[in-house]
Amino acid sequence: MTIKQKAIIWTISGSDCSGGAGIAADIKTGHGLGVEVCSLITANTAQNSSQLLAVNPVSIEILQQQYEVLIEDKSPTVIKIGLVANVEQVVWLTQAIKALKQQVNGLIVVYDPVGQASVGGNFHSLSLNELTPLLKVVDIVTPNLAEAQALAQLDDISESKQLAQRIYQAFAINAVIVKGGHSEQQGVSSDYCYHQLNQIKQDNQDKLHQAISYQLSSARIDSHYSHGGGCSFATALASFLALGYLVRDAFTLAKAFINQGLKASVDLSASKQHQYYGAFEQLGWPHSSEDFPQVVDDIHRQYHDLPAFKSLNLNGKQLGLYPVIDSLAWLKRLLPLGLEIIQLRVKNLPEDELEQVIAQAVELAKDYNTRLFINDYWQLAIKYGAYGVHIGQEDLMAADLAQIQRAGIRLGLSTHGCYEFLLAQQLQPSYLAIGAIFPTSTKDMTGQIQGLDNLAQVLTLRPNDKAKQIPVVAIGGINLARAPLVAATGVESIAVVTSITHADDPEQAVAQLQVCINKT
Ligand SMILES: Cc1ncc(COP(=O)(O)OP(=O)(O)O)c(N)n1
Ligand SMILES: Cc1ncsc1CCOP(=O)(O)O
Ligand SMILES: [Mg+2]
Repeated sequence: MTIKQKAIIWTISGSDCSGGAGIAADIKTGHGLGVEVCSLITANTAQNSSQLLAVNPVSIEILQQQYEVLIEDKSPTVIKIGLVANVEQVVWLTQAIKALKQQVNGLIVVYDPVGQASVGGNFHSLSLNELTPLLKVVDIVTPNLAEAQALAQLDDISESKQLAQRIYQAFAINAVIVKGGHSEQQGVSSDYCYHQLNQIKQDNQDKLHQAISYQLSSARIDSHYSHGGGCSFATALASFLALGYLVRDAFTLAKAFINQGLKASVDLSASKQHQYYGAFEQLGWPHSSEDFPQVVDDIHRQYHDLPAFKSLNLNGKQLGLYPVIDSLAWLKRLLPLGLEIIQLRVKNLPEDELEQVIAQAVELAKDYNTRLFINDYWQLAIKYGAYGVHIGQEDLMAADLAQIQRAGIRLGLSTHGCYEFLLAQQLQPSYLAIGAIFPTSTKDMTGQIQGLDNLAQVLTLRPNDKAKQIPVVAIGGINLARAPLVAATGVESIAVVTSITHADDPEQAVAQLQVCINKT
């Protein structure tokens, strides 16, 4: 087996002699997720299942030594901070992070503000005032409910959303994730993320500032083997960020990682006495769809009782090649080629012309067995009785999915990563698209390139029962050379624009791409 160059994370945290939490958890988590973990130890704690006996902070001199040797040759992509033992450490750490941010482009700092031990006792006696300088230089915090109440100074509030927003306002932290493991909600563990997005769009160079929130919910899993679960969550988040995932996807994967570990220990846990506190079970990358949470989102709340959209009725056939074209001329050229599906994706046409084009396209497709999807224009797709409509994430909130469903036309949804895939899957569309798999010149997909590994991973988020799986289409930068690699992931269809429209011989390109995707 060959080992690839790994992303490096630093964990700055305490050692737990009982092996469940702190540095021990962080190294196991990072290792299992494929990142290299360097550790700067802040304190040597003496603890076991029933007590936290002592927290022995290391000196600033020792912290500085660890920092200096590591910065020389193991510069971090992401830093995870756990136990900070005293004011001197807060001051040192705040300076160190400021310096590192000057040195390391794009450095992300995740802070898990561990305060109290689950077995009782405090890890430090720092006041919020004393912690504030550190809070102001980190990018993501991951408090549990009690820690969030302390950071927000709202002891009587138990609503994660309110707490997260207050923490964001007080410290301008880019993302606040309030973990729900200790929440009072019956049988449910619900985690909430408030995220301030600061994106630069390639096309207009404008900075986009937007506050968004993500909520994930799972059935509560009770286990004696949860020691270090909080540390492991924050380190899993840091690891997924270091691997290049967006906050929403790193959050989703970290939650699945925790569910997977807790679930694995439930049977063993049943045989344990009340006070036993075992190390959280570290099982690496979360693979089973059953460990992934449900996405709780306005769109899901709005449509939770909407029936599934009509199926593509493939009757055992493969969806195969999915050309995405922008004119009637292309449609006329491709319809006779016996394709299962084609999309009309027209941008920037005046309204009256657009309506004409869609009406004619639907009419043309009637003479063939090809499923014609209209991109974006769902009202016109309904009006002219198209086979289906394809809707992107940006247009999802504005589209009336209930009306599309009542009209009996099919729905295809775009997704970019596991969070959006889970959300879209909950809406039970006729197919799910995932992209961009590779860089593409057709559309600005900055920060949304999925790669083959992510495509393969997202395919595992479907139910195990094949009969219940919604077909998936891969899109973005797929050409003849890459198509076999995409097909090897088991995806049902590949959607392409330029590989056909810029081909010297488009009919031949269609035939060759069809062979690639239908071979599997
Ligand atoms: C099959 C397929 N997948 C994804 C897309 C992208 O749709 P969307 O996100 O709506 O972006 P635009 O195509 O409107 O730019 C697609 N069209 N088809
Ligand atoms: C519309 C769209 N959505 C995601 S990638 C993409 C463009 C696909 O075009 P191409 O096949 O030329 O890369
Ligand atoms: Mg669209």
